This record gives sequence, structure tokens and C-alpha cells, in this order.
Amino acid sequence: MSSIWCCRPTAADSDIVINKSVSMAAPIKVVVTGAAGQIAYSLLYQIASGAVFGPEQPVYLHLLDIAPMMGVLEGVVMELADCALPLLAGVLPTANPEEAFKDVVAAFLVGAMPRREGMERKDLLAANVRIFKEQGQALDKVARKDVKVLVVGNPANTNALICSKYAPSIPKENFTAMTRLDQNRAQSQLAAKVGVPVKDVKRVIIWGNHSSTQFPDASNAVATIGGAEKSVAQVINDDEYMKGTFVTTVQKRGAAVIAARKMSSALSAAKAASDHMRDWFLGTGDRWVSMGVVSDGSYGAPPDVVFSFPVTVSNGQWKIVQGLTISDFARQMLDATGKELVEEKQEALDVCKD
Ligand SMILES: NC(=O)C1=CN([C@@H]2O[C@H](COP(=O)(O)OP(=O)(O)OC[C@H]3O[C@@H](n4cnc5c(N)ncnc54)[C@H](O)[C@@H]3O)[C@@H](O)[C@H]2O)C=CC1
Ligand SMILES: O=C([O-])CC(=O)C(=O)O
Repeated sequence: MSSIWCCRPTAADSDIVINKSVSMAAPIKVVVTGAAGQIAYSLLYQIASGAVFGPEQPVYLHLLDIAPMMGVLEGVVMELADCALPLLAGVLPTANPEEAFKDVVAAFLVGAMPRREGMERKDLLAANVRIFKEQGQALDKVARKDVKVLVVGNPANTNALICSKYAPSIPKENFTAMTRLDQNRAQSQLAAKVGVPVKDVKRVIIWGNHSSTQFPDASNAVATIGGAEKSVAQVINDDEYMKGTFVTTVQKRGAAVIAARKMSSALSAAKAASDHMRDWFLGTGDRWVSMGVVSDGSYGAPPDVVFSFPVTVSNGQWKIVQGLTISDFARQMLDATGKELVEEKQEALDVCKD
């Protein structure tokens, strides 16, 4: 092969040619599914430019999409080449999940149908959950047992649960769902309300499902104002806003973007996926981030559903932040989103029986 780019959908692993100019750490293999779609179009650049795995870590990108999209994917591969990114060691476009998942250390499972105006994310369940059953089976067969899987495709929590169920040889802790976009939205809303840069707002939590029942919780949030950390709730001093407008704005932000763009969030979703995977690989220190993880029943959440909790990450392992106070209002919100996840799980298991 004359170039570093491997564009044949049927290429074998050995056909990936390494960019000889990359001479740092050994490249890692990373897969993005739905690679010809909207979110991937932003996400691939972020991964290949070093924003996720660090500025010293070369990557091979495995790009999975369905067979009819291979022509479009070829265009994406051309554009990646044209970016001339020093950390991009090679690209493997394919329509074969087993080829795509072979030996990957990180999997961004984006490929799934997006919702249109007027739909809830769970309306996608019947159409999308089988994709995650099939991809779980393929991961189980060919991926590394320490692969870190981030499910973005909706309904993300339940798809992640199903993916894990069909990949029993990979630890459940390695499957997560994306609620980081909700966290970023919540942080941004509060920063604007308080009047500080977004980086100065911390400890906002997203509990539960990535759906309109999610609970964006600012009761522990702090903002750095004039060099000192202050409680966001005390600074805003408006309980109605904290329990009303703030919560519903974040819950409905995805629908608001669809109403405006006629397509679902893509740029912000890609940024959130990068944030999630970067923090999982590189750690959070004492920052709290929200991730959908398999519930152990913490905070009275139903066990064995993928539920978003506040976590910290160290050495590649997430840990749920413990010991937070749950108010009566928060209890109701957690119970409602937990109930929805239990219902989605049952529906998904029924679909997967077929
Ligand atoms: N968790 C979150 O916060 C967010 C989740 N999403 C979800 O992400 C998903 C993707 O969104 P977009 O990129 O905007 O959609 P898109 O329609 O632009 O792209 C999806 C891509 O997935 C591909 N695909 C379909 N079935 C596949 C399969 N079995 N294997 C591999 N690829 C497959 C399609 O051919 C298409 O290229 C949607 O389900 C959307 O609802 C979107 C925004 C935020
Ligand atoms: O709302 C949607 O369908 C896409 C999505 O998950 C989001 O933007 O949070």
C-alpha cells in the first residue's frame, strides 16, 4: 500500500500501515462506531489531535459504519489524511464489527439512529438496542478484556446495559453511558446565571437516565468567585430556579437543539464524549464528573441498570462519590429516573429475545 491510509473496508489488521513519522509511545487502537455520522465528524478530529488520550499518545482509528455508508466513510478518511495530524498513526474503515473491535483499548459506540423532533430518546429503543446486542457480542469475541466502552447512541444508558450483558467476558465496570453532555450543559447554565467562567463551576451532578427524567442537581455545586469557593445555591438564592427552570432547561436541552437545528446535538456531543473518555483514561483528581455506570444500588438507585452518578476516576477506575445528602426533592427525582431505567431495561430485554 502506498499511503499510510488504509481505505479498504475489508482490510485485515496487518494491512494498517503505520505513519513512520510517529515516534512517541506505541499507538493504541481506538474504535468509533457511526463513523460516517454527525457526531463522529467532530469526534474523530478531537481523538486524532490528542485531546482525548494526550499529546504524546499516537492512535490508530478503527472506523465502523454500515456497508451503505462506506463511500461516505471514504470521504471522512480522506479528510483525516488531509488534516496531517502527527498523532494519527493509521485508519481502518470497515463495516465488520469484529474487525473494528479487534484489540481496541477504547470504544466510542456512537452509531445508532438519532431522534427527530417530537420523539423521546426511549422511542429509539426498539430500533437501536439490537445494534448494542450485536456489538456486545463482537466486543466479547475480539476486544481486549480491559477495553473501556463509552455508549453515546440513544437510549444510551439502556444500550450500555445491553452491550455489557452480551459481553460477559468483559467486566461490567468497563461499560459506561454518556451523561457528560448533560453535565456540561448544567455547568454552563449555572456559570451564566452566577456570572463566572464555566471552568469556575464545579460539582454539578447528573443523576439517572440520559432522558427527560434525568436529575441535574446543583445542590452541591460550588463556584469560584473572587478567588473563594462559594455555594452556587447560596449565591443564586432562588429555590424555584434551582428546582424548576434550571432542571427543566437541562432536561430538555437536547430537544431544544433538535427544534432549532432540525438535527440532534453533534458538536457538543462529540466534545462531551472526548471529556468523558479523557477523564476515564487520564483521571479526574478530586473533580467530580457524571457517568452512567452499572448501579450497585448507591443512593437507593435500582441495581443492575446503567445509572448516572457522580464519580471520580483514578488509575482508569471510576468510583461513585459517596456520602452526599439526598433531600426529599432529590429522592423523588432519583426514584422517577430509576423507575424509567427499570422499565427501559425490561423493554430492551424483550426486544433482544427476538
Ligand atoms: N448520549 C448523548 O448525550 C447523546 C447521544 N446522541 C445519540 O448518538 C447517536 C448518533 O447520533 P448522530 O451521529 O447525530 O447520528 P447520525 O445519523 O448522523 O450518525 C449515525 C451513524 O451511525 C451509523 N450506524 C447505524 N447503525 C450502525 C451500526 N449497526 N454500526 C455502525 N454504525 C451504524 C449510521 O450509518 C450513521 O452513519 C444517536 O442515537 C443520537 O441520539 C446524540 C447526542 C448526545
Ligand atoms: O436529544 C437528543 O436526541 C440527542 C441527545 O441525546 C442530546 O442532545 O442530549
